[in-house]
Amino acid sequence: MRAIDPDAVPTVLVGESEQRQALSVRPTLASQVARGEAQETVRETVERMRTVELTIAYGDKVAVNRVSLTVRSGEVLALIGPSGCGKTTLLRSLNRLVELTPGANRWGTITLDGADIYELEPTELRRRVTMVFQQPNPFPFSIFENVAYGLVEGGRRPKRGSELEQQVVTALKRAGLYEEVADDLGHPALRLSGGQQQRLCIARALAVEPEVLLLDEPCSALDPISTEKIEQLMHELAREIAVVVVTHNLQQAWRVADRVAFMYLGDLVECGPAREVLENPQAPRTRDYVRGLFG
Ligand SMILES: Nc1ncnc2c1ncn2[C@@H]1O[C@H](COP(=O)(O)OP(=O)(O)OP(=O)(O)O)[C@@H](O)[C@H]1O
Repeated sequence: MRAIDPDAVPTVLVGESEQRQALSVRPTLASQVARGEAQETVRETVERMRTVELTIAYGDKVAVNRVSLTVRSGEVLALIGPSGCGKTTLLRSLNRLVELTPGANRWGTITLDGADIYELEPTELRRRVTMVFQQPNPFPFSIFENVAYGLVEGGRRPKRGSELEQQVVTALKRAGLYEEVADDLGHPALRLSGGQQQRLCIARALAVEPEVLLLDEPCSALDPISTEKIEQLMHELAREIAVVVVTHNLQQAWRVADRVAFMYLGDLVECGPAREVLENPQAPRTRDYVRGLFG
């Protein structure tokens, strides 16, 4: 257990990498490119969120240590690192879910489009920065009701039924699920496959038109085909919004991420373009991790 040391200097190479990334371009999904199904494209990224010297502790246990990081639309950012390094805590801090954990404390700042997220209403923040969890968690209602609930919860329920229907269909299409369920939107959500349930949860999250989508190991409970669909989806969604994914799977980071942040014992050790961090890491810790010397 480490005590909070406000003067501690974390091992961060982030400044240099972040600067390089400021002129960032985005490759298409690596696996697609490898299969020749897509051309490498360049895409502009826009900063949406920024953490500055963010520290999160549970009691006297520091989970995230003075992390400074940007989150940008136009790209997928993958948070990687060994178990317990603070990935989920960092992710949950971005929409203030972490403050719901008793004993959690925060130092440092987090902004969304330049505004301190602690000055925003938590409900409004969580509409703009939505989260999808490791285990698919649809409600025990129909497919339609699950997505419509997202709109109600996010305060975005339209007045007219046809508008609601349109918004539900749009969210299901964006989540890549509509084609599979269009025949029966009244079908119980819990009777869908695990992968379909997860895409339904993504549709529910997208219904409120977030600016940032947070995904906490979204494929860890899924089969390879469902995993590929969700990875493809992350890639497509990143055209419009910022996508941040926690993964302990380096292959997944390689397939989906444009930028990778490697964490170790709460520190952000290295952050930069996915290929640089995964193929040619600068920090010895990152190198050992991507070479599989520890996990
Ligand atoms: N509610 C909590 N109370 C106390 N300590 C916690 C709590 N949640 C997490 N921690 C501790 O904070 C540290 C970071 O945990 P976190 O779950 O963020 O890491 P992680 O990298 O996401 O791990 P994993 O890959 O295993 O999910 C760990 O040491 C963990 O034990």
